Amino acid sequence: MSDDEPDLELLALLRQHLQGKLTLNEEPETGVLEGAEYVYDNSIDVSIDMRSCKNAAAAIYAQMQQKAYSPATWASHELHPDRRAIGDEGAVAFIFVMDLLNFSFWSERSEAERFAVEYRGKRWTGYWSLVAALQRALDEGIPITDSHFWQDEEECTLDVLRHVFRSCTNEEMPLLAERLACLREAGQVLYEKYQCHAVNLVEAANGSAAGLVNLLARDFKCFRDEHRFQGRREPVRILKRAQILVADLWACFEGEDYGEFRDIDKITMFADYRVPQILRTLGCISYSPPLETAIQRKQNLAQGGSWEMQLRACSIWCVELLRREIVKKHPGTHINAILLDFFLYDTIKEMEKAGTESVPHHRTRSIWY
Ligand SMILES: Nc1nc2c(c(CN[C@H]3C=C[C@H](O)[C@@H]3O)cn2[C@@H]2O[C@H](COP(=O)(O)O)[C@@H](O)[C@H]2O)c(=O)[nH]1
Repeated sequence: MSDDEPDLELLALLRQHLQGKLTLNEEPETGVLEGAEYVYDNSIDVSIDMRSCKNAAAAIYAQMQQKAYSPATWASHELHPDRRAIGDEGAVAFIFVMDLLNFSFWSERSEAERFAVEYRGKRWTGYWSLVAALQRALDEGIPITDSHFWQDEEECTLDVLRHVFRSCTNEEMPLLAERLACLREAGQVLYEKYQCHAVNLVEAANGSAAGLVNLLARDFKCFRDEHRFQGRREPVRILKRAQILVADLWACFEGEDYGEFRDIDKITMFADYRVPQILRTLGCISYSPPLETAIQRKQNLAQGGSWEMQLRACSIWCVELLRREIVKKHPGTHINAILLDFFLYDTIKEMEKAGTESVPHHRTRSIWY
């Protein structure tokens, strides 16, 4: 084509753009909500009760207002890193390794015998055992947030990791070998693509939360929490740890600096084993009799199986419906799926502490949550 001939293809693209049919710099989407709705529409073992959701939304909103729930609530937890103390890069590195390993703390043992970490004079279990062990390692001069360390097969051995996550009971931290594999893989990817530092990964997302979730899922197998569901051609994306990593950055930095994301509201609830439990407790979701029985009997649900996928995806969709109900009643609220999720998680943990849990959480041993 000579210089003075018009580029018809480009003209067609520009015309589409001017007609609003084409946005040239497509904003990224994670596809999580779309997949969650698809699973919900095809679920027979998990259902959502709209009346309970409306009632729960009102009660949750009132309590979140009363507790002044905000991103700042995150830093108020005594074990979470304070970016003013360890610096912005240090906080990003801490959150990256924390959410790289943020999975599967539940135990079959009694409260007294379950895996627990002693730190700052307290006994920490569940998610908090992870955070406590990471803080303790840093206090002991173990560079647990440094990707060079994760790759060093002499220094970072399974025995060293066993020491980092040592328990004050006889039960070892679950999936220790899998956690080491996650560290090795993440160290390798950060070395190959992000000059060994997680801050470069965050900056590569150019301020997009969905973009950062997609980078994590694309570059790190151990963040690629997506699974087949029935006959659907493309896998259903849950991306729980990728999304909670973005949410923890946003909360820790209170929406600024490394926590500034223009599309943070695209992040959904994090499909773990705790929020489905509180949603079931509130009557927002309910199970088919066989699934209800399996959960009540604390039977293991197969990872990636239909029951587990329905549970995780319908919980995501249920929290989205709660969020829409709250936004409808209170336009302009700052409440998004992240703050709703944090509140729901903290609520079920308060119930656990008070011994008032009325239904068990489901049991799936998995590196995804
Ligand atoms: N959906 C959702 N899942 C969450 C969290 C958190 C902690 N987030 C902190 C940050 C802000 C909040 O205010 C929390 O203080 C951990 N988990 C997941 O739960 C499981 C651990 O359970 P348990 O063994 O009982 O501690 C495990 O899969 C873990 O990945 C959350 O917030 N949302």
